[in-house]
Amino acid sequence: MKNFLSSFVSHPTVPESYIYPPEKQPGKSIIPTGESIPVIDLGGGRGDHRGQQFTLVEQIMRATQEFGFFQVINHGISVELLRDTLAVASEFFEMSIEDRIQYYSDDPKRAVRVYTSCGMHDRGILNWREAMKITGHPVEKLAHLLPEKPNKFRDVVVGYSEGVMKLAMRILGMINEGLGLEEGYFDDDKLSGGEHFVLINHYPPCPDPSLTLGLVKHCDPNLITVLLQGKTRGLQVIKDGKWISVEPIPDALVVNVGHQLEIISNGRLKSVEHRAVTNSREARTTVVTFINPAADCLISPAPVLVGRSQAPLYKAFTYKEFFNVFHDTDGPKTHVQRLLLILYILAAVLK
Ligand SMILES: O=C(O)CCC(=O)C(=O)O
Ligand SMILES: [Fe+2]
Repeated sequence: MKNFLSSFVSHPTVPESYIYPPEKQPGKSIIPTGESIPVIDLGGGRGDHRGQQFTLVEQIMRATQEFGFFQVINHGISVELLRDTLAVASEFFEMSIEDRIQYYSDDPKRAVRVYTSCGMHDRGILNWREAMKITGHPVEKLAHLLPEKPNKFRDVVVGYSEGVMKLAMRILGMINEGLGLEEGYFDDDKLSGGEHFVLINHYPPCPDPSLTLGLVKHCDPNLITVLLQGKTRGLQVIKDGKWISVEPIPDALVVNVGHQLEIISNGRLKSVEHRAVTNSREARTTVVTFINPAADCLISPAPVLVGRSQAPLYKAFTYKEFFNVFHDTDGPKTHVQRLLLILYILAAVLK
């Protein structure tokens, strides 16, 4: 039987294969304090920032330009649905290995797939994480493939995904306005209607969180990401070269800019590096929705954002071309590596 991470979490020490080199280890002070990412009240209209009043569009633009991340409250998805989603997600990973193993697969093309430890490797070092990845859009069309246990899993995950899709489109609409793009830019089915991913990350308690990572430092390759985390801290984001913690806020959702949105905005919005750290007390479960363009969608800086005074930072390429290179290149993607990667794609495309 596959060696699920949770089958040895009662282990008193961290197995060698999960130990990051010292410079990559989160270390003893793994929960940094300090600056926090903006919290935007989507139900409230204007928000306050250092005594100044800003509209929702302005708040989202500031957050996506300065942090690449923000949290939303009063976002329209019911508290009950959020709590049910986290409950069924963590219950799945608490079930016996026999109940989970039927969904295990090494085939990344499987629409519903459970895997363990792997994911984003850093020189072969394993992540302290188990995951379920659901690939398809809308998730409703995959309902019959989703686990029947826990009881409400299918209905809850389908309902949650519908809610997240509406929310993501609302946020993209505001970004559209903030960037001054032509109306309905993100409504294009190719751009925002690709095969979305719902990723359930489960980080079991770790005997020594200072040595390991739940998820190594990375940027998201997609358009935009919406993340539901419970009460347990773990997500960290780079700001001005330092890690800051994304503090759990009850029933909030975390939103971040993916590479494609950064490219469309010609570098105005930032796709920012982030990672997940573990803790020794309790398991942490997150539900992450990646809004993806279709494979053959041509991505380029939006035409209205480039002109004489603003040269395009990126050339056009299809999402498939980007995604293939992104995943083929081993190791984590730093900002510099990412730019090199894009140049590499351009060289191939322009040949
Ligand atoms: O679980 C988390 O807090 C981070 C997840 C994440 O960054 C991802 O799945 O891409
Ligand atoms: Fe991520």
